[in-house]
Amino acid sequence: MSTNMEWLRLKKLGQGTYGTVYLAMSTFTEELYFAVKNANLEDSSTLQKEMRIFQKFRGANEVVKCYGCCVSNEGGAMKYNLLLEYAPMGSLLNLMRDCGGRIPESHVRKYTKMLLRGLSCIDNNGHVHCDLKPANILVFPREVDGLSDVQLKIADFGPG
Ligand SMILES: Nc1ncnc2c1ncn2[C@@H]1O[C@H](COP(=O)(O)OP(=O)(O)OP(=O)(O)O)[C@@H](O)[C@H]1O
Repeated sequence: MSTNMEWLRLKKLGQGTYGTVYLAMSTFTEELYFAVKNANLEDSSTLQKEMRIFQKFRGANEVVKCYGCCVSNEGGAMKYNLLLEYAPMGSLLNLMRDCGGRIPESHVRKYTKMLLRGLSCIDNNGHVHCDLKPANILVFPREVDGLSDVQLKIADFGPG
């Protein structure tokens, strides 16, 4: 699958083993911001595999959304781009650090349920996440009954 969309890279969010992640702004989708995992096309087999895995979990609320992929020409260098839902609150690791490693028990219960739902969806689709850790669980803001809350989503499906 490939997606043709106009987008602008804004800043680097981080560096993984298989690609560099950037914040990007879309002029095409209703989601204004998204994350782009970018690698040289010739070194992108892991990202391409990750894209195929993400497709299996479309619609799952506890897995980071993938909007598609595209190839771009950056000054003559062909790049593969995996387009992902942007997590403005970072990862669960950030959240744990922010509260000094002491997440209230009621939150732990809620987060555990979310992660188990995500893992169940992954399992039901015949896949195993081989690198589940706080840094690979992204945090999204949401509202529940008018109160601010968070939604955890599982990310990073390469190369397992
Ligand atoms: N959708 C996203 N929204 C916001 N930040 C993201 C998103 N995806 C990845 N990042 C951030 O980008 C950085 C690199 O992520 P990536 O998943 O490529 O690698 P990693 O998990 O850090 O390392 P590795 O893939 O080597 O295990 C991390 O800091 C991660 O939190």
